[in-house]
Amino acid sequence: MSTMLEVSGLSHRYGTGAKAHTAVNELSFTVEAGQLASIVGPSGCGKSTLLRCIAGLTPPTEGAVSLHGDRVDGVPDDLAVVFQDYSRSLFPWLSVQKNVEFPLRWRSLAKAERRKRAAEALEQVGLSAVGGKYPWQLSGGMQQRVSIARALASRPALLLMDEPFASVDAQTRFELEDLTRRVQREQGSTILVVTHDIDESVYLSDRVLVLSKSPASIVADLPVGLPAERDQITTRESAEFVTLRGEVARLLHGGTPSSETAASATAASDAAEWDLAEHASDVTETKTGS
Ligand SMILES: Nc1ncnc2c1ncn2[C@@H]1O[C@H](COP(=O)(O)OP(=O)(O)OP(=O)(O)O)[C@@H](O)[C@H]1O
Repeated sequence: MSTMLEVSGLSHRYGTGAKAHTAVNELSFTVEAGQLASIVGPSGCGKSTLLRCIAGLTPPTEGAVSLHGDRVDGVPDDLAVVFQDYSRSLFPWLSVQKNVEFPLRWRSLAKAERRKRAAEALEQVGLSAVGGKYPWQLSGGMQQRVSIARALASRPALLLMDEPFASVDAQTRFELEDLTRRVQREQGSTILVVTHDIDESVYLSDRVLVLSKSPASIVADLPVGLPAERDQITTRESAEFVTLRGEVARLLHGGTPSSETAASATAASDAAEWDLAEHASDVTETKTGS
């Protein structure tokens, strides 16, 4: 397994002098290729600031971000972001298909290839039938699927998602969580999701990074040893899910990692690594057709 994202000693301060506000404080972590990691933290702790630094939208005050070994000092070509507010990130005057194709205009791709990639991405999110419609003709959940398709069309090395399902109803949220997990498994995507929803962080991820209150620092890095195949009802009822969500909740309320979780985390980490190795070989086999 190779490292896709490396965040080292990252700090970000807004303003200077006496009015300076430290939003992120000396964060260091890595995300391996093919992993789905989530970052959970209290409101206002600095999650969006961290994501903006990773995306190259905001230069960190200190520290560095590297994507597959290359230092990030602007928005990398092979990075895509899905934001919470789909209604502001889609162009209402462009069809769904054109919205998905839009970022590919800056790639040296022939028009036919752009169309093909957009069609493939729409198929991945189950929206092949609505390419000719406009975003405002779709439900909120469908619009967020379009945003995800647009991110996938550029085949990003890293997909960042900032509270991606916070603006949809609970049922749609579940569907989009399952869609994200399916895309990760089928495409071998590396995904980093920021959320304030404890259950979502555990259900979605291979690993949960818990942040402290402002300024954000890492309180715990918990491997999620749940089976790769998850189900919104049975997984959420399982003893392991209930234990992990309790642990994340406790940490968010200022607790320290329990020794029990630390011990089970080691076993879960081994299981997760095994699962990821399995994904990687599945994806390689799919790609090579063997
Ligand atoms: N452009 C800015 N200038 C000054 N302070 C800012 C700026 N953006 C964010 N902050 C401050 O930095 C801190 C972290 O903000 P950030 O939006 O990163 O937190 P967050 O964890 O994403 O919040 P939420 O969960 O509420 O979305 C907050 O105190 C916020 O007020």
